Amino acid sequence: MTLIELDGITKTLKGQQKPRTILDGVDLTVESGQSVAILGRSGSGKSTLLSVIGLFDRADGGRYLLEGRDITRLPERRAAALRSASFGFVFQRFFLLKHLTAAQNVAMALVNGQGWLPRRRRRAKVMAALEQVQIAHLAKQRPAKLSGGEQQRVAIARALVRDPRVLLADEPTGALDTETGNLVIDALLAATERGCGLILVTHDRDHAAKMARVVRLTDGVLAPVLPEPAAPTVPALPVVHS
Ligand SMILES: Nc1ncnc2c1ncn2[C@@H]1O[C@H](COP(=O)(O)OP(=O)(O)OP(=O)(O)O)[C@@H](O)[C@H]1O
Repeated sequence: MTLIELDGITKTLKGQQKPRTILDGVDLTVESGQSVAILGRSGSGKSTLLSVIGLFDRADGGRYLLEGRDITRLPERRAAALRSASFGFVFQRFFLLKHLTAAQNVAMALVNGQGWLPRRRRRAKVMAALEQVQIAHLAKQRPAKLSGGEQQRVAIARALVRDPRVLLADEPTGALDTETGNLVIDALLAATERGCGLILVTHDRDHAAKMARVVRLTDGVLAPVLPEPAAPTVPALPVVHS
């Protein structure tokens, strides 16, 4: 099923100086369970594009379909409801509340998005989300006791707990070392196995290469990045029998 379809999306930022077109006709399709990496130099507009997809910001032109529904000009209140129902967000900074445990941080997403669920149901959802990212055993820990990678996995569990259709991850490994970053990428990819779409903004080519598709944002448009050609294989020497 097609989750996201962007068709000629444009966005011009009107700063203090002259207006600057950041998105200049972006086309992008994301299927359910598909992962897409977005590369691009700093300032190319990757975060702006993610904000448009996640309905934090609106495009000036083009067409945006979410699960086949045209949401290009959805009124703000309905966009806000759709944002919390359909998207999970993961950022470079974890934004965990330090006085709450891991489980309580994850539960906050349920309270904000869906009102109060019955306590037992809420607890089951929180534990399932923590299990998805393999940190259920850390449910009662506060962020200060967790490593950076564990804190980011709490943030991913918080994004997953409402069963989003699409995960939007903006440089989620930016503050982590390579090994920890790999664990976080694996946790994000695991969500796609359950049908969630994943859009990852990253500067890390190795992480990008783990996604099903890689695109690059250049001059306001997306273009596919082709996989690196495989190294030429050395032909085997003929076996000479004496
Ligand atoms: N609210 C805003 N008003 C004016 N200019 C903005 C605003 N938000 C972003 N910009 C500018 O728009 C451009 C694109 O920013 P954006 O953050 O989308 O790029 P990016 O590719 O995500 O960069 P990075 O890789 O450094 O995070 C930048 O030049 C930025 O300074």
